[in-house]
Amino acid sequence: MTYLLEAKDLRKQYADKLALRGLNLQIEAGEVFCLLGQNGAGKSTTINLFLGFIEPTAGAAYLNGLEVAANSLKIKQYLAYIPENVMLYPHLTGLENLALFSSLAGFSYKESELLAYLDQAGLPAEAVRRRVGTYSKGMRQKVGIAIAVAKHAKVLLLDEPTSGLDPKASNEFSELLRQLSQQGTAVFMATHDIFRAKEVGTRVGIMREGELVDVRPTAALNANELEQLYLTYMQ
Ligand SMILES: Nc1ncnc2c1ncn2[C@@H]1O[C@H](COP(=O)(O)OP(=O)(O)OP(=O)(O)O)[C@@H](O)[C@H]1O
Repeated sequence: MTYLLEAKDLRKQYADKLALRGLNLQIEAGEVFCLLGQNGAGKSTTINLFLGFIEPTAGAAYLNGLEVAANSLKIKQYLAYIPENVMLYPHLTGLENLALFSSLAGFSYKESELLAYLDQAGLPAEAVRRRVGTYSKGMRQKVGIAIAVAKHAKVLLLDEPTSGLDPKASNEFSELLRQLSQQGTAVFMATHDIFRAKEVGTRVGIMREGELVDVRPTAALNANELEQLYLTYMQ
């Protein structure tokens, strides 16, 4: 079986810091895997290895069966990345940003199709033709989701995507992730939000000092139990 995301004994040593200590993980289509862990636990390092932004010290990351380090350009067609602050061109409108990023991914859409993607992602119609420099953080996240959907990304990597969003925007974001996973996208999300992880995740992992110390299906725990489990590991 080809997993959409896989880590095999994945390690990352920075100069004097072992940030990731032999991660083993498989994620299938339709899964939403939420990674919890304190500041410095190694969550962003894991995401950056899956993105090919950094090279592993040992082991390998795979995306749709391709080793990331050896296929750093090819894997880009399969993935979309949503960091805490989605990087868009501030002088272009949301519509223009979507047109640009989807054309870079090899898709050429009619304006009506682009508008439909933005609408599906929940961007208010009044914002579509406004410069992105005037957008709220939540609006930029929505354009990020529209880009992910328009490029038919098989894998969505998210690094604390809901931090700083208001509860309504955060809720809408969770709903979009759920829809994407139902369509077969694999979602990997680093987050500090235990409640959100329980709500949107199918599995949750707890990382401590570069080690994945526990993985559970979220259906097996309620939010309080998950919080207790997390706190137990952080003691
Ligand atoms: N470029 C780097 N050079 C040296 N050390 C680094 C580098 N990047 C990260 N680290 C260290 O590696 C460890 C893991 O960092 P990482 O950013 O992966 O943690 P994180 O779980 O994402 O934290 P946060 O929740 O604060 O985003 C930390 O100790 C961090 O200081």
